[in-house]
Parts: sequence; C-alpha cells; structure tokens
Amino acid sequence: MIAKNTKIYIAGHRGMVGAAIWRSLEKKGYTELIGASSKELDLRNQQAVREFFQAVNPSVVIDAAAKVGGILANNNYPYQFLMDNMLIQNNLIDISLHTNVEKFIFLGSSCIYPKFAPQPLKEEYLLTSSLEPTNEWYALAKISGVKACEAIRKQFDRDFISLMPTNLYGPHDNFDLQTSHVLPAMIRKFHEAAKDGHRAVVLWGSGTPMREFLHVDDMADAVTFAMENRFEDNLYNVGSGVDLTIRELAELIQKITGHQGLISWDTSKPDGTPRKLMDVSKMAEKGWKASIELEAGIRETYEWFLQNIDQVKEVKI
Ligand SMILES: NC(=O)C1=CN([C@@H]2O[C@H](COP(=O)(O)OP(=O)(O)OC[C@H]3O[C@@H](n4cnc5c(N)ncnc54)[C@H](OP(=O)(O)O)[C@@H]3O)[C@@H](O)[C@H]2O)C=CC1
Ligand SMILES: C[C@H]1O[C@H](OP(=O)(O)OP(=O)(O)OC[C@H]2O[C@@H](n3cnc4c(=O)[nH]c(N)nc43)[C@H](O)[C@@H]2O)[C@@H](O)[C@@H](O)C1=O
Repeated sequence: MIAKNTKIYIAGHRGMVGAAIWRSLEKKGYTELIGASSKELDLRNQQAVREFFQAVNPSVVIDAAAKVGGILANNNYPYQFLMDNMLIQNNLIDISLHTNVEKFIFLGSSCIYPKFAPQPLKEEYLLTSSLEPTNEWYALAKISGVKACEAIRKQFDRDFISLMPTNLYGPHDNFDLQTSHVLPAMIRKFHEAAKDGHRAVVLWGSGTPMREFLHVDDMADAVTFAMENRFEDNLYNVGSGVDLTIRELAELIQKITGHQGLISWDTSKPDGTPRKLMDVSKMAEKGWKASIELEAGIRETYEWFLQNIDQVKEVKI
C-alpha cells in the first residue's frame, strides 16, 4: 500500500507517457507528484541529477524520460538513441539505488525483443537472437536498462521493475512527420491531405508489417497498477494483445479522418520488424489488462489533434 502523500518523481512528465502517468496518479489522489523539464534538469548530466535527488528525495521514481522517435529517427540518429538513453537511465537508476527510492519503474519498448522472435513475444525471448537493425541502438540502451534493474533486484533485493510497452499513441504525441511514430504521422497526413482536396497520401514501406497499439491512458494505468502492487519478476510486457497490418491501420485512420483520396507506398523507406505482438499474459495474471479499443482510441486522439492543431508537439532530434 502506497500512501497518497508519497513523493513520486515522474521523469519525462511533459512527454506523452509521462503526462498520462501524471494524470492517472493525480486522479487516484496522489498529492506529491514531482516533475522537471529537460531544460530545468538535463538527465544526461550526472551531477545535476544527484543534486536534484538530494533536493527532492523521492520514494518512487518512474522513468518515462527518453530520446524517443519513429523508425526513421531511430535509423538516422543511432548515436543519440543509444547514448542519450543510456545516460538518462543510468543516472536515474544509479542515483535511485544509492538513495531512498523504494520503487523504481523503468519503461523499455517492445523493440528489445529479437527481430524474428516467435509471436506473441514472451518476456523470456529477450536476448535469444539478433535485433531489428533500424532500432538496435535504442533497443540496446533499453536492454541495458532492463538488465540494470534486474541486477539491482538480484543483488540488493530492491523493488526495481521494467515494463515493456508496445507502440503507444494518444494525446500529446509527437506529430513531426520526420521523427514521429506511424500512428500520429498517419493522423496528420490524412487530415492535411483531406483538407487539401483529398490529394494522395504517401506512406512508408510496404504496408505489410504488423503492429500492436496501446492507448497511452492504458499505459499510464498499467504503470499506476505496477506502482501499487509488488511484482515478483523484473520484466513485464504491456500491450493490448491485438495487432493489425500497417495497411489496415491506414484504412482505419483514412476512415476516421474522412480522407477520400489515394494511398501510395514509398518502399524506399524501411518496414522495420515484420511483427511484434506482445504476449500480455504475465500482466493479465497480475490482474491488469488494456481497456481502450483501437478505433475508439484513435477517434479520441484525432479529436485531441483537431483541438490542439496549432500547438501539437513536433520533436526534432
Ligand atoms: N511512444 C511510444 O510509442 C513508446 C514509448 N515508449 C517509452 O515510453 C517512455 C516515454 O515515451 P514518450 O512519452 O512517447 O516520449 P516523449 O518524447 O513524448 O517524451 C519523452 C520525455 O523525455 C524527456 N527527456 C528527453 N530527454 C531528456 C533529457 N536529456 N533530460 C530530461 N528529460 C528528457 C522529455 O522532456 P521535455 O519534454 O521536458 O524535453 C520528454 O518529456 C520512453 O521511455 C519510451 O522509450 C516505449 C514504447 C513505445
Ligand atoms: C515504438 C517503436 O517504434 C519504432 O519502431 P516501429 O514500430 O517500426 O516504428 P514506426 O511507428 O515509426 O513505424 C511502424 C511502421 O509503419 C510504417 N509507416 C508507414 N507510414 C509511416 C509514416 O508516415 N511514418 C512512420 N513513422 N512510419 C510509417 C513504417 O515503415 C513501419 O513499417 C522503433 O524505432 C522504436 O522507437 C520503438 O520501440
């Protein structure tokens, strides 16, 4: 049982996931939420992180801060995706081990699993064969974060755990067409093409890869659940357990946005992993499952996009 006045530091609280975790914890009555923007605290700076922890002394740390992007950004900026993520997570994990942090939640990604692993992806498939090249840098950083938390559990018996989210979407996503993930990119592309006389929309790759999507409010709910319950293992997948092809996703978003033009596929862009459906039975056994259905979640995200169209986030690397 965690007291409602426990000091909870959400690293990356202005990001899509961090903001959703903040909303979820606030709704549940937690009163001592702590956040700092990257301008206020650059988590790559170890000394600054130490001073921040000395000042705020959190009991719970949720690491939702990372260099994040879609397939092209991952492929184009391997060094930043590897190094920024290792620096951020290493500083947070190490200072949390050496201070009074009682619970640490690390967020990884489904891309940590091997490119051709059997489907659905079970937690035990980690490190059984090679990674997908477009995001192996990011995946390696995330794997080292998972292993650091596992080492701390094993050696010091501290409650450090890792949640592996599938592809996420929702309010406050990144809508920059060069750096975003596929779902916000499609919302923007179809919306703008519909407004522009229903011109053709150009999408990337072949359209055949399959992806699983989870609404960020479900993700935040899973993080809150993991914070409030003791988990015996280190690693838990978090997903909806359902996937579809990129082409099917395009048709769904085309319908939701009312676009009536053609779709063409730019096959000079990478497809990435052919499929990465999570096995979510371990979280289900603990008592958590997703509740937001994909079409309803995209409709809500599209509404949010329309209402925030002049100020949607566009992340540059
Ligand atoms: N989006 C997705 O589909 C998925 C996300 N995840 C994981 O979820 C977590 C959150 O992702 P998401 O919310 O989508 O990403 P966002 O890009 O929306 O948010 C990332 C946050 O990290 C912060 N941040 C980045 N670099 C630094 C830094 N050097 N110092 C301090 N803060 C920094 C940013 O702070 P600021 O805004 O102040 O600059 C931002 O708030 C990440 O760990 C990601 O790997 C996992 C799977 C899928
Ligand atoms: C969450 C996950 O996200 C990344 O992996 P990804 O799932 O491959 O990323 P994505 O969402 O950008 O693409 C999914 C699929 O969709 C296709 N696609 C079509 N048209 C557009 C398009 O317009 N934009 C984008 N971005 N993709 C498109 C694209 O070609 C690909 O086949 C990781 O690098 C890593 O960061 C990670 O962990």
